[in-house]
Amino acid sequence: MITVDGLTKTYGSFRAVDDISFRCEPGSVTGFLGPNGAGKSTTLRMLCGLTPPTSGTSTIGGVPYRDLPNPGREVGVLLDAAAQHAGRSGHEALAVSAQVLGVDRSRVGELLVKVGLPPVAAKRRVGAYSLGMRQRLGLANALLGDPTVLILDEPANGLDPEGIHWMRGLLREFADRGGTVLLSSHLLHEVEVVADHLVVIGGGRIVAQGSKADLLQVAGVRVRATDVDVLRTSLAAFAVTEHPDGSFDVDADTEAVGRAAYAGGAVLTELRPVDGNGLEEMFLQLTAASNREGVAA
Ligand SMILES: Nc1ncnc2c1ncn2[C@@H]1O[C@H](COP(=O)(O)OP(=O)(O)OP(=O)(O)O)[C@@H](O)[C@H]1O
Repeated sequence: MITVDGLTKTYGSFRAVDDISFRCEPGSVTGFLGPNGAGKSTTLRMLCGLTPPTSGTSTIGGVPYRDLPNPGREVGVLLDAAAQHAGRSGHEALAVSAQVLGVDRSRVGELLVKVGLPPVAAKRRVGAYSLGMRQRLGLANALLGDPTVLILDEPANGLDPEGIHWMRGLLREFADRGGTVLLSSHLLHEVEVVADHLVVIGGGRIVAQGSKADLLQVAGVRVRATDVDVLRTSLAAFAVTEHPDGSFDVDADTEAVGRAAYAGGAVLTELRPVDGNGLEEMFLQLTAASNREGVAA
């Protein structure tokens, strides 16, 4: 479990993170979404004790990160895949981490294979790795201490589509075994597939949060018929919004609308759930205002 309560970070008069609160539950993946500069990395850095908050608190399993006796055993962190020792091989880098964490070295080879860095790749110097390979090594590093919590900042950066698919599977499996995952992204589609919960941040403030199902809730039914008047009469019992193109949005499910149209003798040419706003539209709408404020500031 991750808890964030009233976390705030100011740089001079600039509020990079402004009074944000959310929770990440065991057994779930939380997507932390926001446009560039929204405050995601700053929040994750505060969570991991790397940036002191101006105010507010955050805990992992009820304990502030800095007070965890052996943090790597409880929480796997990947904040910047590029920041790895370029001179060591992937295997050496992970072996050093294993030693620091007090983890059996046998896990090193095992994990390298698990993240898609088999021996040939693991023997190469990290300096020669692509960003995608560094992300894979960073994930292995995060998983090394067999933690119950993962905090990952833009882990899909640099991964190819196969790599992104693989990573989603890995995070899903981790959460399905009871783990807690918090991952940030500025790309909606990256987290939309894997996340159970979403926290959307814009201009340092949370602009939306909740279960993905709630945030994607369908907004009714779009219906159209050959005769607008017959359709209007058929739908008299429902709350209806009429559009100039002759279509209607109805606050009901498709079956109820289909039955009412049938009973009223309307010949339907269209009957479908309204797209909700689509997470993408929601994301754009919710962050646009904060972006504009940011530009104006
Ligand atoms: N040390 C710092 N000093 C001053 N401003 C900072 C500092 N660190 C971050 N900021 C500012 O805080 C804001 C939030 O930055 P942050 O890196 O948290 O955003 P982000 O959501 O992670 O963005 P991105 O997706 O681009 O990484 C930005 O405007 C950034 O310029």
